[in-house]
Amino acid sequence: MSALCSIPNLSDYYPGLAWFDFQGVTKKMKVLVKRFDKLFDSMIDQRQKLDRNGVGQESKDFLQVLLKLKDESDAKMPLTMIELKALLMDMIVGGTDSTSNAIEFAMAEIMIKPDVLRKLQEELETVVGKDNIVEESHIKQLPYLYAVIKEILRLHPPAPLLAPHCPSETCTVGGYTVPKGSCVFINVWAIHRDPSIWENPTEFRPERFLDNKHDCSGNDFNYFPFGSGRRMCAGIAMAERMFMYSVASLIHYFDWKLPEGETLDLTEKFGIVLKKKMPLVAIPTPRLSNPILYERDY
Ligand code: HEM
Repeated sequence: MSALCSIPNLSDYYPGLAWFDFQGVTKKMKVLVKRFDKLFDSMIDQRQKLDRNGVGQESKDFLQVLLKLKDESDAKMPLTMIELKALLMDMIVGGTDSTSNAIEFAMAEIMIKPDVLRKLQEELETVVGKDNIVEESHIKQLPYLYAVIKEILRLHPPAPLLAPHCPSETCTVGGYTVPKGSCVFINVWAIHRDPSIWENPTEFRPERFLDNKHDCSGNDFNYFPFGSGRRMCAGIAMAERMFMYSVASLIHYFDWKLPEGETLDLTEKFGIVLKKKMPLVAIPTPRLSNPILYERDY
């Protein structure tokens, strides 16, 4: 879905040709949307069945909350099934590729910096312990991991041009007139590597974030991997947690090495979502003291 979204589509540049759908983008998108719709229908059906049987009432998941909102909605605050499904689609499109690519870049950068890996494992051993699994509650106590995550989002922002924006009024930015209705891309990738802002900008150095001078709140126009303003990432709280939790778990549970004779290539492939050009292949070796810990369902 995100690959299709990022294809430069002739129909966008020449709307008169949209009817022909020369590249077949609209056709492919319609097929995908139908597949997702079916998937959502079955998820919603399953959830409603469980709710009717009173299963899982003690803790509410996101879908349960949305279904409740829909049932309670009225003319003033309507939430239709189509809007509910659109929210689920937003979460999938916005939240899957972005996070998984960030994790892949994080693992690749960490694997080529043994001192970073060692510091992360030391922090995790102190906070979590080698005979213990990573819990969400540990996340706030891992400042070095947080700095690593921020440095990954600086060097390899998963949405390097943010999302396309469109001014509702003509405005002037930095002396340039931006006409109403134009399509504006913000090159956050370049801002994050601007040598007038960052010392040795291409160097992976998590320490630069240890003083907490830069955060991801969107108020700092030198560093905003989640965008800024009212259309900034809607999933930032979840994204930060998921990203940190996943990297913490991978690093704490395993040592990592490359397959024999392989070298690590960090080349990026540009698109709406930034990806690694060559997928990372890495071999894990368990490192926790108790093998039983690997048999748990996570
Ligand atoms: C590392 C992970 C993530 C990064 C770096 C990221 C980054 C971004 C960026 C840059 C934007 C566009 C903001 C703008 O143009 O100003 C965005 C939008 C969005 N993101 Fe994320 N995102 C991540 C994960 C997630 C997750 C996990 C979710 C949901 C579960 C999510 C949901 C959304 C949604 C719904 C929007 C559209 C917001 C709107 O248009 O109002 N994102 N994200």
